[in-house]
Amino acid sequence: MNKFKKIETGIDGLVIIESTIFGDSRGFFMESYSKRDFEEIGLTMEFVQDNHSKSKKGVLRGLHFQTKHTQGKLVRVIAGSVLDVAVDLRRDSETFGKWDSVLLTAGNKRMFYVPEGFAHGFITLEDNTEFQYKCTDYYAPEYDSGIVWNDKEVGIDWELEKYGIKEEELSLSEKDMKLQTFREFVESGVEF
Ligand SMILES: Cc1cn([C@H]2C[C@H](O)[C@@H](COP(=O)(O)OP(=O)(O)O[C@H]3O[C@H](C)C(=O)[C@H](O)[C@H]3O)O2)c(=O)[nH]c1=O
Repeated sequence: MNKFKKIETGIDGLVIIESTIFGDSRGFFMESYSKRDFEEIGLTMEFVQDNHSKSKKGVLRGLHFQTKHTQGKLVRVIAGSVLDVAVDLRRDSETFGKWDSVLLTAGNKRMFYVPEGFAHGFITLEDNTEFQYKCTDYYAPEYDSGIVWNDKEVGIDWELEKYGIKEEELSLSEKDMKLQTFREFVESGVEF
């Protein structure tokens, strides 16, 4: 029996994945990845690098992508909670420039697969949030790029008010504060 369920979003390739949770008096057990079971539900990507970050509440990391060695990412939260966001940057996609988001928490144990060709980021909704993800290619800092989190044209709803986060209290890296706009990305001609 396949322990994973794939839930389509409105964007081709961007999917939510739920695993079977085995709870008992000790706690719970889940498989967070299975090459065999993933292939059975059409997820045939190969992962080569696992990442793990921890953030306080109100940290926004993103929106990132690599212009070469583009990374598909299987992301999940193992402590705390995030609103996870992906933006379709595949120029031949009918949802080019469109975004979607999903609430990932240690409680809901949901996973999100963000394919290659997307910008990815998240905002943490509580302190001590730990974020783990598998990548389909290696970190290549020389190709590190992104688009700015609050790009007006993309228009992501980060739901700050809903989660009691004030924009002026957001914590971003210097790098992320200076990322290009979506329009600058479009005009750059960068393709994956
Ligand atoms: C991403 C990465 C970073 N690093 C080093 C480089 C820096 O010295 C340090 C922090 O890197 P950075 O500030 O880019 O980390 P994040 O802001 O969490 O970046 C990530 O944030 C969003 C959510 C993403 O989707 C990407 O995976 C990634 O860009 O870790 C590595 O050594 N390997 C890596 O794969």
